[in-house]
Order: sequence, then structure tokens, then C-alpha cells
Amino acid sequence: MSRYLSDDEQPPGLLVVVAVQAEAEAVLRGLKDDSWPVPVPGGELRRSEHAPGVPVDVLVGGVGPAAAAAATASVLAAYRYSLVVSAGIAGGFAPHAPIGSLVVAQEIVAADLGAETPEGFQDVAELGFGTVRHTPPLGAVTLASDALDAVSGSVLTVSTVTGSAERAAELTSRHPQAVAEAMEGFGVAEAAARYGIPAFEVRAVSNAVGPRDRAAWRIGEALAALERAFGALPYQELLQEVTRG
Ligand SMILES: O=C(O)c1cccc(C(=O)CC[C@H]2O[C@@H](n3cnc4c(=O)[nH]cnc43)[C@H](O)[C@@H]2O)c1
Repeated sequence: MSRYLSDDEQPPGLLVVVAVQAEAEAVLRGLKDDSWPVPVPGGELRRSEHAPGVPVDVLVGGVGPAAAAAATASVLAAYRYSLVVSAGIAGGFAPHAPIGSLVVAQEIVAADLGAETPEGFQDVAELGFGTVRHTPPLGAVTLASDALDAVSGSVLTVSTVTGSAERAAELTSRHPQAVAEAMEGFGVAEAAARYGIPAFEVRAVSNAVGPRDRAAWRIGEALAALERAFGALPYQELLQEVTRG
């Protein structure tokens, strides 16, 4: 008997979108990796049922907002979900999010989507062209932050990794609630919004946002934190929270 009902019959669950295979493996270890492959346009995702009746799908979407948006949208065209989660490693803004800590986004912000003007950077919302932020369901943010003992705040999506103290200061002056920087969250959230599905972002900090120092990276520590996160998330409560009317 199939443990996984057809898509029409099963309750829609969570889609977790990561950038690279190493992050997917950390998430699947957290889910006690009893997953199996499911075809999606362009490849496959891994499907598991971590909690009874709560399917969790894990997709490797690629690095950066465009790749993440395209990959997420192609899966949402094929399968139904109640929550879409952008997950992976991230840079943390000191002192809020030290290396090895977990972060949950209260808002997902496109931090470099806009224009340089004589008055300084203006984002596309300020220019009147669109949106630069998505707000995850507050109840889900609270549930996850409490369960993970995570820092919550603004998680910035950039297309260019910050590499100087000056750039980090610019970002925190524009986004005083910024706790982390990554490259996929806004793309994932944009795709989810096209399907009317709430988005969520959880990150494990691998490095400090600021001067480029790859020797200071702690990717292994961050991947271990990511594994812990996906072993500790209250999946059934999260789904109840986001599907409550
Ligand atoms: O070459 C560098 O100096 C460098 C510094 C930080 C990050 C990178 C990446 O290529 C990371 C891309 C990948 O990891 C996520 N990530 C992790 N730390 C950060 C960060 O500080 N800022 C932005 N993204 C980060 C990101 O989501 C990507 O998936 C290279």
C-alpha cells in the first residue's frame, strides 16, 4: 500500500526549497530521511512524511532568487502545498545572529531590487513598480521560533553577497530588523504568492555578513543546525496554523 496518496487525496503539506544538494541532505537527515523521489519538471524532489499525514517535499532549486523562483513555480504548477519554505545557510548580522544560530523570517525582503538614484538606493516599491517584501504568517513564525529557539527578524534576499562592513552597514540602516542575508527567500516567496500560498524562511547561520572572509565560514556547523531545525519543527501545528480559516 502506498504510503503516499495521490496528489488529489493527500492533504497538501510543506514544500521546502533549498539552494544546493548539501542543504537538501541536511534537511532530509532532520526529517529522518525515509524519503523517496518524485518527478518534477526538470528533475525530481524528495518526498517524506515526517509527521503522520504531513507530507514534506524537499526541492533543490539552485542559488539566487531567479533560480529559486523558477524552480519553486515549476513545482507549484504540479503539486498542491499549504506552506512553502525557503531554507538553507545564511549570513548573520552581528550581534543578532551568530554563526551556528537559527533564524526565522518575520519578513522576507528583496534588499537590492531597485535603483541607485541621486538620493541613494530606492527599492522597486519606493519607485512604484512592485513589492520587495513578503510577510510569513505570524502564528507560524512564533511556533517555529519558539520550537527552534531561533532569532526572528527580517531576512534579506540579495543577488550579490555582502563583502564589506560598509555594505553591511548600508543594509542594516535600511533594514534595522535585519538578522540574516541569503539569496533565495524572496524568489521562493514570490513564486508562492503567485499561487496564493504562504511562504516562510528558516536559515542556519554559516558566516557573518560583512568583510569577505571565507576562512571564517562554518558551513558544517550551519548544516548541522539546519538538520536540527528540520528535526524539531512542529509540522502538524504549523500546517494547522496556516490552514486555519
Ligand atoms: O565568496 C564569498 O565570499 C561568499 C560569501 C558568502 C556567501 C557566498 C555564497 O556564494 C553563498 C551562496 C549560498 O549560501 C547562502 N549564503 C550563505 N551565506 C550568505 C551570505 O552571507 N550572504 C548571502 N547568501 C549567503 C545563499 O543563500 C546561497 O544559497 C560566497
